Amino acid sequence: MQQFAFEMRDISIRYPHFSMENLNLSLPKGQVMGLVGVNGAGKSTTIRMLMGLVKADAGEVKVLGYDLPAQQVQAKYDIGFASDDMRLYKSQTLQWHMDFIHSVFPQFDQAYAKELLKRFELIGDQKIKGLSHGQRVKACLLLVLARRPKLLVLDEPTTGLDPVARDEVISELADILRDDERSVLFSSHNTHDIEKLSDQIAFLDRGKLLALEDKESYLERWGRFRCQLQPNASETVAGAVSIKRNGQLAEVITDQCTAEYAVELQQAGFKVLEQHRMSLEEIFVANVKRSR
Ligand SMILES: Nc1ncnc2c1ncn2[C@@H]1O[C@H](COP(=O)(O)OP(=O)(O)OP(=O)(O)O)[C@@H](O)[C@H]1O
Repeated sequence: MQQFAFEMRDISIRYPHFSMENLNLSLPKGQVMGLVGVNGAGKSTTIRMLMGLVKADAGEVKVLGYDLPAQQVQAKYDIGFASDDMRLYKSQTLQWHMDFIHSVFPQFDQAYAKELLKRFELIGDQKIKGLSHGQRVKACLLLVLARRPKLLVLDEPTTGLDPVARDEVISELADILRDDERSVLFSSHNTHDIEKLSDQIAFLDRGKLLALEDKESYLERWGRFRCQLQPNASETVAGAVSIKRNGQLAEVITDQCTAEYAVELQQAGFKVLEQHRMSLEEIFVANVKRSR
């Protein structure tokens, strides 16, 4: 049985001012992957290749067992794609869109769509032009989710939402995704959203994959230590991603945090005063700084 929702093998793509070389990225079925990266890191390019919208210069893309872009028509029946530039017919109602999508995708689940209407506090009879930006994002998500796609691809779905609307969308998604068996790829530069929703983290920077890992173990292996420098303190410590010195104090960030790491610091002349776990946002910044 095929175990991946998608597989990208040795992907290369070149634009005049951007290149991605030998990218390998795959998502086991049933998992939620958060794709993180700064502006221009290559997130949308990666997603466009997965959707068959852009062809890689080299490498292989398989989505739900189909070769992309050659078999994109078959693949798209089982892929739900939502991005912030998705267009709806402004003069039609949300219910019209639900009926239209049902006519194209017979598996569109009307009962589930009605449930989502309630959860997202939307009104089916309302015309799209009367919806706020946040309501439009929710409407797009509803239309995609009710198709019950095997793979859901969300490209920055919360862009442009105010913090309250974003929290509502993310909380709903967290519930919905937990309920279901579907595989999800979710891109964002908002690390809080990624931290909340993902099982796996994929970090892209300048077309390179800096990390691809289970979220929990990824968060666990990063740590920040506030230390007092001893007279014998060495210049460097094994496993340190960065060391910031300020007089007799130092802040050490590591991506190899284990129970023994504090002892290693101690032996290197760094007396540990405090140890902190890092948020994905802090890790994101430290990781990008290190790679540059
Ligand atoms: N069709 C294209 N022609 C030329 N360059 C392109 C094209 N598409 C993307 N690029 C370049 O590839 C790089 C990656 O763009 P991409 O949209 O994938 O980044 P992103 O991580 O999604 O960024 P953002 O967070 O800003 O949306 C950028 O430098 C962009 O200018």
